[in-house]
Formats: sequence, C-alpha cells, structure tokens
Amino acid sequence: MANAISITNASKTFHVSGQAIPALADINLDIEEGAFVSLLGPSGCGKSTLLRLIGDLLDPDEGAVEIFGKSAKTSRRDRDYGMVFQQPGLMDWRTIQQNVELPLQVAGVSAQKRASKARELLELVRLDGFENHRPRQLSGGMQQRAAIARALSFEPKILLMDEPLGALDEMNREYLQRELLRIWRETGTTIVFVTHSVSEATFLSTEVVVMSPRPGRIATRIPIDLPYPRVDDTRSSEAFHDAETHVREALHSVLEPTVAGV
Ligand SMILES: Nc1ncnc2c1ncn2[C@@H]1O[C@H](COP(=O)(O)OP(=O)(O)OP(=O)(O)O)[C@@H](O)[C@H]1O
Repeated sequence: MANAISITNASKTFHVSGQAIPALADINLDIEEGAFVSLLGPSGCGKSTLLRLIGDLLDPDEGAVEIFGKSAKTSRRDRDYGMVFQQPGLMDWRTIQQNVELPLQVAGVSAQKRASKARELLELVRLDGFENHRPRQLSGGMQQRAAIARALSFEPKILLMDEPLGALDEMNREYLQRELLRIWRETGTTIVFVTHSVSEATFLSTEVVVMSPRPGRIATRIPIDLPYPRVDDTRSSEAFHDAETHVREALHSVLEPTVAGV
C-alpha cells in the first residue's frame, strides 16, 4: 500500500508571552492509504497539533508533511481533507441538507449537483428523512453524523477527526463507532482520529499511535490485529481485551507518575 501521509522530522513550538511551548519534536510517521490510525496520549501531548500539521492548519517549524507525495498545502487546495471536530459546528439557521451542502456551495457547485450529493451523503450517514430539520431538532449523535456527511462532501482521501465522539454519551458513542467503521469501509478513506479513550482507539483502529508529552513525541505504535468488521461482540472477545490491555499499558508508561497516580 502507498503512503497516504508521510511526516519527516517534524517539530512545532508555540510562543506565548515570550515563553516557548515545545508542542511536538522529531515526529516521524508514515500512514498507509486506507488505514484507520488513532492518536492517543495524555492531555497536552500534541495530538491536535499533529492533526493540524497533517491538515495544513499549522506549519511545522522544521520537517515536512507529505500527503500522497504532495505538500500539505497542495493537498488542502486539492480538497484531499475532510475534518470533523468535537463540536459538530452546524449552522442553526440552515437545514441539515443546507449544512451538508455548504462546502460545495462555497466552492460554486451548482444547486442541483450539491443537492444530489448532500442527499447521497445523508443516506450514507443514515440521516435521510432529516434533510429539512434544523440542527437543534437533532440529537448530538445525529448532529455529529451530519458533520461527518459535510466533511465527506468532496470525497476526501483523508478524514481528520479530533475527538469527534467525545461529547456523546456511552450508548451513542458506541453506535457511532460502529457507524464510523461502516462509513470508513464504504468510502475507503484514510482516517486519522484523535481520542482520549483506550477502548475507542482499540475498537476502531488498524493502528494506535501512543504519544508522550513535553514535547509531544511518538512513544510507540501498536497495530491492532483484530479482524473487521468489528461488531459489538468484538468488545467482549478475549482478543479485544488483550489488545486493549496492550494499548492501556503503553499509555500508562508515558503518563507521568502524578497523573498515573503511582
Ligand atoms: N495555538 C496555540 N498556542 C499556544 N500553545 C498551544 C497552541 N495550541 C496548542 N498549544 C500547546 O501545545 C501543546 C500541545 O497541545 P495540543 O492541543 O496539541 O495537545 P492535545 O494532546 O491535543 O491535548 P488535549 O488532549 O488536552 O486536547 C500544549 O501544551 C498546548 O498548550
């Protein structure tokens, strides 16, 4: 498989009121096309910063980010990315369909084409029938599904997701995890997913990248060799439990003693 994402020796330091905050150091990471990679690590270890470097929302101070052999800037121009954040960020004065159509509208796609694409995407995320609802009339999980549909409007090669399920209750979260796996398999997109949850990272990912803090570095990479499709029964299997324990131990080894409570 070709590399979708290739990061070489990337570093990023923020400067706030004369103080340097080294957010990322020496990041080397290749992600294969079609992978589902989770970034996991303690708060402040640079997960979101790394996601933003990949998505060209930030420039690295040093090093390079390549997306399918192109610079991140070119990839952004080519609309290779879709992005989903913890808050769905829908506009309440637009219907769900109009929200999903927005990126296409801004890009000048004709009304007919964008309506047809939005309907196809709403079907993909199982929100058909809710086209004319306003965001506030939908549950948090449904709003997030609309945000995922919007992120897929240009059929992005790479979906960057920053704790997209973090604000949902447990039941909704597990449902959307399964839905996200289905959408990933149906679209073939490469996903980079930031989470704080060991169980979520293990359930979803082909690989979990565990990061350590101050400055953020890649501590270890753990392939998750559980077969897909992963279903609810997967969570109660011994193989899942073993994989989850492996990830949890890797995470604990990068936590500082005070945080880990040891
Ligand atoms: N725009 C910014 N300006 C200054 N410092 C920043 C900025 N963005 C991030 N940082 C700092 O960089 C470090 C990494 O932050 P980042 O948000 O990437 O971590 P994270 O692992 O995603 O954290 P969390 O899990 O809490 O969301 C932190 O020390 C943070 O305070």
